[in-house]
Amino acid sequence: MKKLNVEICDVTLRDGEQTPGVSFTCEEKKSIALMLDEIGVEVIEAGFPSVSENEKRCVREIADMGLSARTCCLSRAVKSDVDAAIDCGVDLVSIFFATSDLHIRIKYKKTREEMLEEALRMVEYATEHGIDVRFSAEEGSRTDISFLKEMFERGYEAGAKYSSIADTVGCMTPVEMYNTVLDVTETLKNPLCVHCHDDMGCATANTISAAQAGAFQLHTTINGIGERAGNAALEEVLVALRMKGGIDRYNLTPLMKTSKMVEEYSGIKVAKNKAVVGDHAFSHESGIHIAAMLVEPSAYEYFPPELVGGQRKFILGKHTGRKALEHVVKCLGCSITRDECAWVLEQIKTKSEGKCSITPEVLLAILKEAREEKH
Ligand SMILES: CC(=O)SCCNC(=O)CCNC(=O)[C@H](O)C(C)(C)COP(=O)(O)OP(=O)(O)OC[C@H]1O[C@@H](n2cnc3c(N)ncnc32)[C@H](O)[C@@H]1OP(=O)(O)O
Ligand SMILES: O=C(O)CCC(=O)C(=O)O
Repeated sequence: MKKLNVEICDVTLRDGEQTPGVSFTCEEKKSIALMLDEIGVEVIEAGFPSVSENEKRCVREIADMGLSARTCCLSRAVKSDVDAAIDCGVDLVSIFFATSDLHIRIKYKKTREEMLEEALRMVEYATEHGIDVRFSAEEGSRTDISFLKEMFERGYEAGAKYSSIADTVGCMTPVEMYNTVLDVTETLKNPLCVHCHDDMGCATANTISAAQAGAFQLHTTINGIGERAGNAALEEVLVALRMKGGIDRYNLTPLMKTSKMVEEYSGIKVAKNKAVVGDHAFSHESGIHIAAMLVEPSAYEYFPPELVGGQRKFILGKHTGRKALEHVVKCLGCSITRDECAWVLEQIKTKSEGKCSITPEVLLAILKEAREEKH
């Protein structure tokens, strides 16, 4: 396995907060920042200071928390935004402008060359003020690649420490992302960042493909929250880096707790079947699976729940088999005979088909009935 050379910039506090309806209090942002620091992400994007005075104050407070992670904030290519970032005392500012022809035509009253010149002046201005710059192409994935290369070359000359491609509308597939990163990094003189959205459900795959092709800074959000369908999920990217990228330096144990915290603060429910942190990520009902897992859990789990602070659960239902039932009954401190087992299984399946959940109480009632009826 080739060990990947990457760092994480988590953008939960900025792009994550752009999820419609979401607004974190400063205390909530700081609690999330502490969890991100415990996990060991290298960069925390604390916010977008120009959004409001309160946002600016909070970015400054996060920059002053003495975290191990470096702090970052977002800035348009305008002096007032860059000044706000400088005032906040962050380590890194992401100076962005939208580079696709579509966005330039509809958003700016300038040509792309004029926008580039203006943005480069902001890169120089920030650099002169001692702040590291990530020079970012919003809409990078829908941009003429020769213009991207020119932008990044000139950004580097102006002092940018990183170049960044945003797949703003999540229009890429993993193969397209891989090829784009290979192409761009061929001539790039500073590290490349990727910021992937999930409009086609490819954000995590695109992020990992980008890393495999040579991207260095990977953008993530906890639970994959963010604009529209969200961003690449931190928990998914970190597990993929551990399992496929040879990277074991992140502390994955707080992931489940962090996910729950962000679920509560954002009000955005995590789907039960969400990878890594969903309620069902380590839940099993199928009899054939549980029978095998009782011998060896890795038969049906690629990574163990403890890795991410989760717990394995065996659920009873329509798909239960004898071995699973015997195991669950034993865990409840009871026993069951072969004959009882057949009858209880039949009851469980019938009840499940009637959409009844087989909770421990329901199971105990069935067991009692089995004994009374001497099945
Ligand atoms: C892809 C991304 O996620 S980018 C980040 C998106 N995040 C947000 O928009 C959330 C925060 N936004 C806000 O709070 C507000 O939109 C603000 C404070 C940033 C700006 O508010 P307003 O001044 O009222 O401007 P408004 O939102 O109506 O329009 C955006 C303006 O920024 C300009 N702009 C947008 N991006 C850039 C950029 N990267 N560089 C320079 N100017 C930009 C637009 O051209 C437009 O300018 P105009 O008013 O001269 O036409
Ligand atoms: O690259 C950045 O720093 C911001 C861009 C962004 O959020 C996006 O395009 O979705």
